[in-house]
Amino acid sequence: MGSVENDIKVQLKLNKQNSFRLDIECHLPIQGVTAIFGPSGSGKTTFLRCMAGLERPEVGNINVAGECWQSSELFLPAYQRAIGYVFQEASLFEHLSAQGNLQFALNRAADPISDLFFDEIIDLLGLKKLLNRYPNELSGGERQRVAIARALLIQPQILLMDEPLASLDQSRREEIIPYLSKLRKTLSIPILYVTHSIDEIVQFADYILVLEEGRQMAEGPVSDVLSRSDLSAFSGYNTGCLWEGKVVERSEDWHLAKIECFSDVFLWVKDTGVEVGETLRVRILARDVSLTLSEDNSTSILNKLPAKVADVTDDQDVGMVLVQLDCESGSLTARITKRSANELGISVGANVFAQVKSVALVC
Ligand SMILES: Nc1ncnc2c1ncn2[C@@H]1O[C@H](COP(=O)(O)OP(=O)(O)OP(=O)(O)O)[C@@H](O)[C@H]1O
Repeated sequence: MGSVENDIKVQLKLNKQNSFRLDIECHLPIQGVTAIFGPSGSGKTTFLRCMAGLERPEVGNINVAGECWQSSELFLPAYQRAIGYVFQEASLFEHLSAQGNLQFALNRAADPISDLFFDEIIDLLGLKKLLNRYPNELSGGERQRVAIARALLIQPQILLMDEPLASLDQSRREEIIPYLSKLRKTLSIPILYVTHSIDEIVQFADYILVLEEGRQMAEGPVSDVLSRSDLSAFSGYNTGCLWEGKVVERSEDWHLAKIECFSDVFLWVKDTGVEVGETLRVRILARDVSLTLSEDNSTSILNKLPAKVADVTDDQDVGMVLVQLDCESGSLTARITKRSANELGISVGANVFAQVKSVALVC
């Protein structure tokens, strides 16, 4: 019996007229949110367009959960690929209501959609009260929510999202992020999510593909890739790590929540209303971690974690060093001055306390 293939295998080589070259070979998971991350012009949209069959690379092999979409002998056109595509700007039909726009997707779905699935999508994206409105009566964030629902209702095998928050202002972005988080937790459809925002990655990506000038710089689980200080996007000022923890206590008086990140490693973070038992993600930037040799109880900093120095490396800034720390099962990085490292005698194997400001944690 053959093994079940449960990933997305992609190999692409493409040359554009302007000498831009995309050269990628990756294996992406068939579940969760994969962020396609990189600076402007790195090839993120081109990658998505190749996945969708909107570009035809010179070399292209795409295999989705064992199903071949593209090889040297085969090129499935866009309409035969089971994808939903959400663009930067919601491209809704202006002459149709939100309901009419969704009906368009229902007519295109390969299989009939149950009322239950339709209601689930409407509920997930909070669209019930908006169904009779026309696009010009919707805010940018609401239009984008209709566009996401429309893409989901065709029951795609993969949802492709090209910077869906880019055209929205900060408050509209914050309004839509909880809906995206809910999609990630509730639906089993894999999402390839183009972004150049580290915040968006922290908030809901599980896996990440990093592109630079058309080449793949890194690929892996978000928590691994975000802690790689050899990658320029996550080095220097942006060096940090991503931890996940379960809320074990909420202190309403102090507006703080206590999360357990590893066995017996707790952090106090801002209480965002997340219930006890639920999971939170926190990004701890190296610049927000300071070191002491003994536990300092005379400081305003709430989080003081015992740790052992695993490595000390130079930072891009000649006056700074990066101190890699082992904290039980987790690792943490502190970015401190060379002078402090020297005065404290920081060296591999030293026992220290890492002080993390609770306000520095991005949930
Ligand atoms: N239609 C086109 N014809 C020729 N070159 C193009 C075309 N579209 C994009 N390019 C070039 O291909 C390269 C990759 O563009 P792409 O849009 O994929 O990058 P991106 O990472 O998505 O950028 P951004 O974050 O700015 O959207 C760029 O050098 C761009 O100028």
